[in-house]
Parts: sequence; C-alpha cells; structure tokens
Amino acid sequence: MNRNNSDGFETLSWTGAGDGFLTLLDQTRLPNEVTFVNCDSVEDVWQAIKRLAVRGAPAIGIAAAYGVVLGARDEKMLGSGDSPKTAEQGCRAALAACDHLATSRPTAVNLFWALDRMRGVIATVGEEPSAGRVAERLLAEAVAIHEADRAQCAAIGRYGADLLETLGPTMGIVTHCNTGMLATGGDGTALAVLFALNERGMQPHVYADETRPLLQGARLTAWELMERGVHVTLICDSMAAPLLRDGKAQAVIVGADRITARGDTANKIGTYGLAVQAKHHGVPFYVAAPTTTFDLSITSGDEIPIEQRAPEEITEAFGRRTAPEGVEVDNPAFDVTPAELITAIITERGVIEPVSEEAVRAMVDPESTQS
Ligand SMILES: CSC[C@H]1O[C@H](OP(=O)(O)O)[C@H](O)[C@@H]1O
Repeated sequence: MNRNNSDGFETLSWTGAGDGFLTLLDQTRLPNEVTFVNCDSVEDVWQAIKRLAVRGAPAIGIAAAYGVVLGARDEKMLGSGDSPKTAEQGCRAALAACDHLATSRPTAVNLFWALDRMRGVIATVGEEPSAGRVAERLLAEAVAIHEADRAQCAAIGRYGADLLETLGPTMGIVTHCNTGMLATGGDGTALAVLFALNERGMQPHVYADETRPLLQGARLTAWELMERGVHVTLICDSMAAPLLRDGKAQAVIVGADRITARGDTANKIGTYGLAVQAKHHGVPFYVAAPTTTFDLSITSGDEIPIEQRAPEEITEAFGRRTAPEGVEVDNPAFDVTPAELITAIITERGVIEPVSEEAVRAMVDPESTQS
C-alpha cells in the first residue's frame, strides 16, 4: 500500500507551494485498489467530494480548504480565459471557489466551517503583491486546518480510549460507516478510539456494519481495521440488532456529520436505527467528533439539511442492477439521532456526558457560557 508517511497513508496531501496540487486517495476504488487522484482545479475537488472519492466530515472540510488554494489561481473561478494575476483577482477567484465548493454536499458542517475559515483569510490578504502570494497565504491556512484535525483525532482517541477501556480488554463494539483515517486528516474519530485501545494493548472486537448503500463499512472500515491489526467482523446492517440482543457488544461508537447545540446528531443513514436498538438493549451509544462538527446555530436535528443522493446508488450499486427499472427510491445519505439516545459525545476537548445543550455549549463554545 502506498504509504506517504510513517503513520500510514495520507488520505489527502498537498505537493508544492501555492502553485502545487492536492492528491487524494480515491476511496471509491477501495478496497480492491489503492489509487490516488491529483486535483489541480476547484472543479476537480468539487467532483471528488461529490462522488465520495474523498468523504467523511473532517476530510471534506480539509479537501475544500485546499480547493480554495487552487481557486486563487483558477481562471474558471473568474469566468475569464486568464488565470488570476493580481491579489484582487486572486481573492475574487478564491471567494468564488468557496461559493462553488459549498454546493458539493450539504450535511457535513465541517465543509462550511472550513470555507468560513478560508474566507476569513481572504479578507486579510488583499494587499499581497500577487495572486500567487494570496495562494501561499491560503495554503498556510489549509495546512493549519489539516494539522489541527490530525491533532484533534489523536485527542479524541485518547479521551475515547479512557472512557471505553473500562469495558474490558476484549470488549465488543459495533460501529457504522467509516470514521477512520479515510474520513479525517488523522487517525479518525470513532476509529481513532479503537486504534488507541489497540495501541494500549487491548483487543477490542469490532463489529463493522457494511453500511448500505455505498458500503463504507465493508469497503473502508474493514480495510482500515485489518491494516492496523484490529479484530474486525463484518456484518450486514440488520445483524446489529440480534448481536446487541445477544450481548456480543458492550458499546456502539459512531462518527458525525453535524451535531446541533442540544446534541442531536446527523450521521450516516442507519445510525438512528442503531441508536434505538442500543437503547432498547441497554448498550451505551457513543458519538465521536471534533468540535468542528458542531453547529451551534441550530438546536433541533430537524434543522439539519439531509443530503439526498442518486437512486442508482441503491438500484444499481457498483454497476449491477438489483431493482426494477423505474422503481421509486428514497436515498437520504444521513439520518438524525436525537440527543436522548446518545450516552456521550467524545470530542478533542473531552467527553460530553450527559448530553445537554448546556454541556454542549460549555465544551464547544465555553466563552459563550461564561457568566
Ligand atoms: C469522521 S466523519 C465520518 C462520517 O461521514 C460519513 O459520511 P460519508 O461517507 O457520506 O461522507 C459518515 O456519516 C461518517 O460517520
């Protein structure tokens, strides 16, 4: 496997200076092929996010940040034949890149958080001598976002392992979708906890939901866990309920794409059902996410925009038709788990337990709660 650093592989990496390019591990080709795609335009990044070549809330935000760097020199962002030359042109093109990238996927709030971070830098670089220097300044911000996420993943791993190690050295854990290195700029969110437990000498037995319809669990999570020597059993999504009933798992841990101020959490479709099953069987249900996944501007999960994806992802996934032509399809990419079903939320700053609006705001925006 192509490993770009000692920690493993880089889901995303930038080559060169402000005139460089973004390289993505193409997740649509896993687990059969480890291949990479180079992006040297905003549209390349937009398409990569849309088709889930790069996916996972934090990774989407990081990719978009690098996309804005590309935007500062992308003539298509100016609608002209000439690439940006002046700082004013570079800033105008980068802002257009932010607006375009914001249309790629609607649910993961990390995308919009990262774009706002980049807009903040654009507002300060208008006096640079050229568009090239604007791109350099934007690259420094994108790298900072990437490196911060890497550190956040490590902290989530530590806090989560502290919490879960009480379940014993061979605990059974159910997880859903993919929340590892492929979804972030570091070791992941929920998977970072499992990697941290493994590195502490514990042997968690992970039951990975295949996660229909795009099989992120089968294709990506099983692959990541096996690469890192973590005991994983792949199950179909409907297996989780009897597994919880039979006491084979002592916890469920998942990621998130957007968490509201009261703790309602949008995550991959199927998460809500898993939370209901965990509640019914008295199994703790944990969400692992960095504070960049929180959206304190909304309170109810009903306010979270849920991405609707193409019917073909269900009717002819991976190129084989498995449903009648013309059948009606509903294919939301996410669902919302109410805070009442969540035992705790593990962040890079600590664990929110119990989950309440007061506890969320105190962890995510402490200054807003100081009297
Ligand atoms: C660490 S965030 C991972 C999060 O993103 C996934 O969605 P998608 O594969 O569509 O990007 C899923 O909801 C994961 O929990």
